[in-house]
Amino acid sequence: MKPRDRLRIAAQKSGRLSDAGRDLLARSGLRFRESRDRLFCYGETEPVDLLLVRDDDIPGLIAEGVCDLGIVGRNVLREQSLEYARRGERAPFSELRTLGFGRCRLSIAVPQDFLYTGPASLAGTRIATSYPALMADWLDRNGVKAEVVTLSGSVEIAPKLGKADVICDLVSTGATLAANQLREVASILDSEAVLAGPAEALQDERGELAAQLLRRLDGVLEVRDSKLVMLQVDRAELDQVVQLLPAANAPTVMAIEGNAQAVALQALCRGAFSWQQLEDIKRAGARGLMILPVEQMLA
Ligand SMILES: Nc1ncnc2c1ncn2[C@@H]1O[C@H](COP(=O)(O)OP(=O)(O)OP(=O)(O)O)[C@@H](O)[C@H]1O
Ligand SMILES: O=P(O)(O)OC[C@H]1O[C@H](OP(=O)(O)OP(=O)(O)O)[C@H](O)[C@@H]1O
Ligand SMILES: [Mg+2]
Repeated sequence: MKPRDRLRIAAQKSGRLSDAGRDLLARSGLRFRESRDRLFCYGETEPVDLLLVRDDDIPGLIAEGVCDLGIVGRNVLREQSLEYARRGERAPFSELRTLGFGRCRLSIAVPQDFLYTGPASLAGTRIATSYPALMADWLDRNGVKAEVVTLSGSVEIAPKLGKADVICDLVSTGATLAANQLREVASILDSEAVLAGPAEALQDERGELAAQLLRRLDGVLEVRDSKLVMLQVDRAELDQVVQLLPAANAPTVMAIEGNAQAVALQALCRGAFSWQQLEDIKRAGARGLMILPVEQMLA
């Protein structure tokens, strides 16, 4: 492979990972000039270019050295890793970061009247899936012999068409399964968008560019998952409230002018708050509870 002095990132051209992937790159300070065909976008702010492709092609592009990094679903990356493993080879790409969007699971689903009591119930069945390597691996690990029928799409319709007895496909809300009268019985992989890169560290200038990009990405991911919580609470109830906060560090507790009984509290918290958590915090004595997004953060 010829040395390159610009880094190349592959992302899905159009689909479930496109918008959030582009947004993440933009937040990491990357701006691209859109070309007419929109397949190759020249990086204007950094020597980092973007290639817009089908998601299934991303691991292969990394394997061939055409791209250095890629935003792809773990389901696609693992499937293609397993194809190497089943040939006794080591995959030339790996998962570098989890990106927190495109969450779904790869699940086995059966028709409503299928009696499923565990993996052994699948013995001798035909299983339709677009993920034959992941499916075969799961069957092997569970000691089940079944026929894997590989379909590239519309997997959910396979049982109705008589092409398979059960299916294994991506599920998020479960609406597609319900619409096809299928019932989810086992999940074989939890997936989300990941940043993929070569298994071996990049040589030439690209190594440093990739390391810099990863540092920025880590900052963006940390901020995205952080919230600033502000509230007031009586001193007597302070400990109780603090215990309910998923605070990253010890919260800052401040005096309130003219009110010796209460304090103001400020805490950096990780993850989203559920309504239940908010109710619990309020019930524990918090007043004027505010949850603010964090724009940027410097450690
Ligand atoms: N229902 C879902 N909810 C959340 N994420 C999903 C869902 N379905 C798929 N994904 C994730 O998004 C990725 C891309 O899904 P999409 O349906 O856009 O792919 P595709 O049809 O294979 O697109 P392409 O044209 O690029 O090949 C999947 O590989 C998976 O990681
Ligand atoms: O559990 P749900 O929320 O219904 O999501 C699951 C569906 O989403 C994906 O397909 P998508 O909608 O992306 O269409 P595609 O088959 O054309 O890729 C996946 O292949 C399932 O069919
Ligand atoms: Mg695809």
